Amino acid sequence: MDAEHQIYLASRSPRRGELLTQIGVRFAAIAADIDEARRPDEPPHAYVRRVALEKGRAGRASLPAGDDRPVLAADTAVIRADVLLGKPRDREDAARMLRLLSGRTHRVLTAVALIAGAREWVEISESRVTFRLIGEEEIQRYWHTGEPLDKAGGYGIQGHGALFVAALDGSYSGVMGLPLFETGRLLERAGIELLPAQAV
Ligand SMILES: Cc1cn([C@H]2C[C@H](O)[C@@H](COP(=O)(O)OP(=O)(O)OP(=O)(O)O)O2)c(=O)[nH]c1=O
Repeated sequence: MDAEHQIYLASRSPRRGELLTQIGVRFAAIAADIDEARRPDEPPHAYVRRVALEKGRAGRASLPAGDDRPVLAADTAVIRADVLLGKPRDREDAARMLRLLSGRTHRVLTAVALIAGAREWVEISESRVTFRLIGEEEIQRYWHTGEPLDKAGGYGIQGHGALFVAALDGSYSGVMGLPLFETGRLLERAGIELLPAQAV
């Protein structure tokens, strides 16, 4: 493993890694396999917050003793009229989600957790995304992009899914899975300098 990394990213999501790289963070990705099931009546904010923390704690527990580098983790959910949409189970579930989102506004919540030693911090980014109307044939064609299956709500704003997004009020990186403003604040709190040193 890279001796130079500043933090660990407890995630299998390539998007989260790409976003961290955008702000110059050197990281090593580690697994954080937890049960992501929502508890009965668990409110959306509490749910994403808990899951992000549990991913971070699971990642932290897998590190060798003595490695105290901070661990970052995140969790994203889409909410449409109080219905929480995670990742679709299959093609029909993805189509059901896109029908729910078509022609309407939904919220995207991403919680980001940072665990550094005994300290734990969580921030939540909330965005509002408005979709244009999406026809049934488009829903079927969108499936073949390969985008829906591993994404909350069954779409990716960073891919062909952008064709559906009439408006975004909030954080583009948050919708993609790692809100960089909130992530930067957490990393700075943990003492990680994000802007390059001034040239002399
Ligand atoms: C809405 C939306 C979600 N997504 C992704 C972000 C998340 O990776 C995914 C939601 O699932 P998550 O459970 O948040 O994350 P994950 O299982 O992909 O990765 P990890 O290993 O970190 O647990 O949906 C996009 O990439 N683009 C979008 O526009």
